[in-house]
Amino acid sequence: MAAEPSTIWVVDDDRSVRFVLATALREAGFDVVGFDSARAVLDALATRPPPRLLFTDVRMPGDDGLVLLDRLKHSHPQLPVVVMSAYTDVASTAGAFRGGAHDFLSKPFDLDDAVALAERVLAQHGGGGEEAPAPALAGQSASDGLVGDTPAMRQLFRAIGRLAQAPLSVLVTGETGTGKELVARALHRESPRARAPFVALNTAAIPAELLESELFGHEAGAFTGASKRHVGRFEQADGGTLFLDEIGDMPQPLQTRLLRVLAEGEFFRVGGRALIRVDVRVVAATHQDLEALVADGRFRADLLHRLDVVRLHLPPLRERREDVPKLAERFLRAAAEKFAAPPKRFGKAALQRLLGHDWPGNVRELENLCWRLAALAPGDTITPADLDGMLASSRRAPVREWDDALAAWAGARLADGDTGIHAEALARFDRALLEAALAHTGGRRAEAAQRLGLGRNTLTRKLGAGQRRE
Ligand SMILES: Nc1ncnc2c1ncn2[C@@H]1O[C@H](COP(=O)(O)OP(=O)(O)OP(=O)(O)O)[C@@H](O)[C@H]1O
Repeated sequence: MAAEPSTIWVVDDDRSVRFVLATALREAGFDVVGFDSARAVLDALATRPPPRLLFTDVRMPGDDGLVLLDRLKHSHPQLPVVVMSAYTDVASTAGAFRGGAHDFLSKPFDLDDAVALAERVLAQHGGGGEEAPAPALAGQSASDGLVGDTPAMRQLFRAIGRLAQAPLSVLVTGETGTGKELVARALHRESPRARAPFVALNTAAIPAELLESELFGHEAGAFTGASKRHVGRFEQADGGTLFLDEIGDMPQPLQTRLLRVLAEGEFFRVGGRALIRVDVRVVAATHQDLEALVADGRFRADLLHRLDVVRLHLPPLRERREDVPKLAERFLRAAAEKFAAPPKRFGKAALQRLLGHDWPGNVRELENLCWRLAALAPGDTITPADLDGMLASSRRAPVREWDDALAAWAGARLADGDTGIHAEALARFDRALLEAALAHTGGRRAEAAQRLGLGRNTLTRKLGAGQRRE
């Protein structure tokens, strides 16, 4: 094959990013040229052949990277462009993909990932055609969008940005309250269907006997009580997106019907004779393990395959605790706007409590808490005392107040006539702390000591004492 190296252009006003990316790409055998602005790229294109791949930053003085992307899509539609940005919200990623970006790289990125991406793109683009950009959408706002800065959320936003353009079915998974509906709304809002309706139906919230007519509608007189024609959610969502929440709760006969409708794109209303044809993108969501339901014979495998063309998973909030402060701030601000009051803020100690909480109800639990605090906390700064009794207990066994348990134990032993229980209580106290710390650190003693605020020798001595006693 051609020995000639591939030319890649890297556009970024930040010299250090330009330098490290260009160096990594050169080390991988690519011929790389750096530019510090969109203008410099357009000037260069007037006098020399285009590269085979271009990486561009978004925020740059002069024309930004998305304007450059737009120009390039007109002048060089075949040229793959990778957009790099530290702003990885859905609006930015979707904006890039809508503009025709080949891919989106979240800053800071791993250099190996960037090189692997370049290799992949150049392997795919032996000169193949680029997809036409989807029509731009006007008036989109990211203000109601998803908050998240953790790698998992950034990856998710990138996937939403990309998927919004494709008419594929998407299955959104994640525990309750993780934001599955918000993801479905973002997929709709950023898609070419944005001007058509987004219709949501919670399968678990509708009695099974009404679900069919809720989905597909019914004609007047179709069943007792059906006095008027009812247009179902599928028809309401024509041209747009139908969000089917809690899909795992759908009764079996309806699963069969849904599968047929998804395959054929047409159906009859209940009691109707006219075939109704709709163009609907289905986004389904579940907090259940659908594979397990399939294995149990409670969910159709073929329906799962049809819904699960692409899967987006929302991690529980306890696995992305770093997002808690930003989410909390957003919710407190929203509450303050609603109450037309100045926003409250979390004090450091209260925030620490939030960061340590397990959030069994995920983002919804945090949102509800913030609304309650906005209404009830007396001061402008929220303190740990304001949180007392407000945090739902986690899914693990609830922790009883240990000093109550200790007092009960001491009372019982004293009642039994035991003496000298102080030393025994201290030893058990130590053992409980040490075991918890060692379990937490996976057996690493130095870290366990540091976490407990003990010297390493003290920990070793206490462990030795505990073992001697056994
Ligand atoms: N990343 C996020 N950024 C901002 N708000 C969020 C985020 N995730 C969830 N929320 C908010 O939390 C609440 C719960 O989200 P949503 O209803 O989308 O969760 P869900 O996973 O669909 O829940 P369920 O499984 O119970 O239906 C909503 O009010 C939503 O606006």
